[in-house]
Amino acid sequence: MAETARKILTLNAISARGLARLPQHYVVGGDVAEPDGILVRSANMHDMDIPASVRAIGRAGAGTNNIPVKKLSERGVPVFNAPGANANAVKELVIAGMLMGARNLVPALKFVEGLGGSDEEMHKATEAGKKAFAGIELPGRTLGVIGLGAIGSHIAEAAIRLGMQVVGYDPAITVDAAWRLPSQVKRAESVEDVLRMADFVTLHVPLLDATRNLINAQRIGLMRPGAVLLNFAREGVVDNAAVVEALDAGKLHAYICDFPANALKGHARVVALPHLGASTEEAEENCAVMVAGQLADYLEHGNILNSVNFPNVSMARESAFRLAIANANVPNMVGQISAALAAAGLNIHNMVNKSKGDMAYTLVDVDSAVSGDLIRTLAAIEGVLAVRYLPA
Ligand SMILES: NC(=O)c1ccc[n+]([C@@H]2O[C@H](COP(=O)([O-])OP(=O)(O)OC[C@H]3O[C@@H](n4cnc5c(N)ncnc54)[C@H](O)[C@@H]3O)[C@@H](O)[C@H]2O)c1
Ligand SMILES: O=C(O)[C@H](O)COP(=O)(O)O
Repeated sequence: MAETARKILTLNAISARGLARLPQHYVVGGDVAEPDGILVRSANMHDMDIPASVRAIGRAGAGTNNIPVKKLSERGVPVFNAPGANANAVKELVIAGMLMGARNLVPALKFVEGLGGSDEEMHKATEAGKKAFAGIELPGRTLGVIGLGAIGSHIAEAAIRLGMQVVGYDPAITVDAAWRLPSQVKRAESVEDVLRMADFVTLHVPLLDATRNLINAQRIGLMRPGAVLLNFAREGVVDNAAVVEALDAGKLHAYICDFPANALKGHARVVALPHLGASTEEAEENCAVMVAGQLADYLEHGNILNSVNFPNVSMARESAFRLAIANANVPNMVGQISAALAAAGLNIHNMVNKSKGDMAYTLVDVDSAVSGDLIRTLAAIEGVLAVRYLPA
């Protein structure tokens, strides 16, 4: 049987090693029409007219707030991401950020850049001026980590190795992340507890309704005088105006982030980097390799791994005839699907059904070919969102 030349639209530059994970006969590019799948990094898809041909989205990264996940769920389209694949890159930038804040590195550099005159005059001015940039050391200081997922848990571990005390808060920590945490990490009961206890606070939560403006004026008011706030999560998690006010009032010592904004521009104690957290060769490759593999496995075999809106579902191929059905998580879906297959005279070879929140997903291998009529019958069942026939 000829291989299906599936089409993948890329909305950002995706690492070549990742793209190499797609089957060779796939057509991949930034101007592909009627794509079967989309690969994206941070491009904003909320206002995009996502073609009806799209069966899956792959986010080569962690955060999916740039993707209309709810709308895609209603169409039965899974959104994949790459959990943990860029965690080390972000961890390293956060450590760099803590050091920038602790040692006043950016203001110190700006001071030197502003000097003129002869070398002798410059040496004199640097010796006289350096005391303004004297800093603090990390051992013994307390780092507060809000969000102990892939990134937060790695940072907690690195900070312990640097001799820091670590206090963390995450109301929904996963078992994997909990296993990664050193026993020295103290568990806080709330965001407020972390803020009260920490000299450095770093944020590693997704941008959700519940985390928008998580760090606002009232919460900054609870922080230790002279604390350093680090935000390598998302811009919307922090109220920039409140941060600037706290910096000006001497409440916060520094704000270090990778989300530049006009409100922060030019402030002496803000370091606003480009959105660089995941921009390393290694992280870009890891993310692209992971998500391209997941996308291809879904398009070819219907298997789901690391989707933010669908359950993990995987079934070995034992028959050439497979149906993949996305459906609402409501009673009697499996019963209706099985009844339709039986009415069409098809024997079920293997079947798996799993759910996650409002979504459910069914993979069915049958012993003989599936007709177009049966696919239409299945698609017409109330609650069925998408049906794909995937002959091997
Ligand atoms: N700056 C960058 O380049 C960059 C790179 C990667 C990720 N990110 C951002 O960082 C976020 C976290 O990434 P990750 O890989 O660690 O994701 P993750 O899913 O592994 O971890 C997120 C953690 O946040 C926790 N959480 C959710 N709401 C919370 C709340 N209100 N209080 C405390 N904890 C809460 C979750 O339970 C989860 O454990 C991403 O969603 C993304 O927005 C930014
Ligand atoms: O959520 C993420 O993974 C980061 O924000 C990285 O975004 P990027 O892929 O645009 O670097």
